[in-house]
Amino acid sequence: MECRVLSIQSHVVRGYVGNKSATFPLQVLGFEVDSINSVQFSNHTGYSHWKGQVLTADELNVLYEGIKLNKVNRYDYILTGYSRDTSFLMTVVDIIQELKKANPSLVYVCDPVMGDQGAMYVPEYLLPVYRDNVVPLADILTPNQFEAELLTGRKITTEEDAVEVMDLLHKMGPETVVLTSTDLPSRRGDQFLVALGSQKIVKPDGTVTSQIICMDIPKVDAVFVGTGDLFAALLLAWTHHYPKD
Ligand SMILES: Nc1ncnc2c1ncn2[C@@H]1O[C@H](COP(=O)(O)OP(=O)(O)O)[C@@H](O)[C@H]1O
Ligand SMILES: Cc1ncc(COP(=O)(O)O)c(CN)c1O
Repeated sequence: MECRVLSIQSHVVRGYVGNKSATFPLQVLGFEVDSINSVQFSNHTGYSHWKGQVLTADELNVLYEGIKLNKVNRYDYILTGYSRDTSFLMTVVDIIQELKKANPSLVYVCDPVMGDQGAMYVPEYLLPVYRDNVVPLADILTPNQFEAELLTGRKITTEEDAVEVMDLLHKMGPETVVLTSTDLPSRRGDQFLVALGSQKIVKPDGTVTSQIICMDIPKVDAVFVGTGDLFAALLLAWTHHYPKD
């Protein structure tokens, strides 16, 4: 059966971040992808120069209106990433709420793209919008360590801290939280990168518990941009194909 994703992320002319990282892998894995480009930039913002356009909230509404008028606004998943503007993000929130009403089993995968390695690369005023409006709607949340720390106001220096932070993030809304990369030391040595996941599980007796997994990922000696966007897209795909795993 067709499974349709609405992906609201950046587009770059050169390179692979945002929709350029997410769309093709999702298509290859069998999904129909409707993409809205939150920005169209020459390249990602880590380059010394970047130029381009930012989609406004009004422009987003116009695109969504067209989809609605044709009655093709039924989605199984929404995936969101890079955004630079408060009113744009608030419009995304309105769209998610409307689409969830239309399809109560819609799953919202939110990558709260704000920064990395201790620095924000979107305007700071987006943090409260993510914390108070966006994250509470998310079913699956994929922050990196820095983004998880920003959202909860808690530093992560040990695995116990990471579990507590994921619990705080669960309390904000999402049933599944994945810290896509952390600075925590791996048990397998310094050639590995640690990612952690936590999923709320309802036990047969009705009590709720968290299932925690820790992933040791072989480190490649390079810095990548767009891998967080790819990770979120692939997590969507594989949790869809293997919902109980
Ligand atoms: N240097 C690396 N070596 C191996 N895998 C990496 C590396 N950097 C990122 N990844 C992969 O990309 C995923 C996303 O991590 P990252 O790019 O740090 O997320 P974000 O962009 O959200 O900060 C990681 O879980 C890992 O699978
Ligand atoms: C335009 C744009 N989109 C998306 C991202 C996110 O990239 P990543 O997947 O590495 O978090 C960036 C990173 N600076 C970016 O500049």
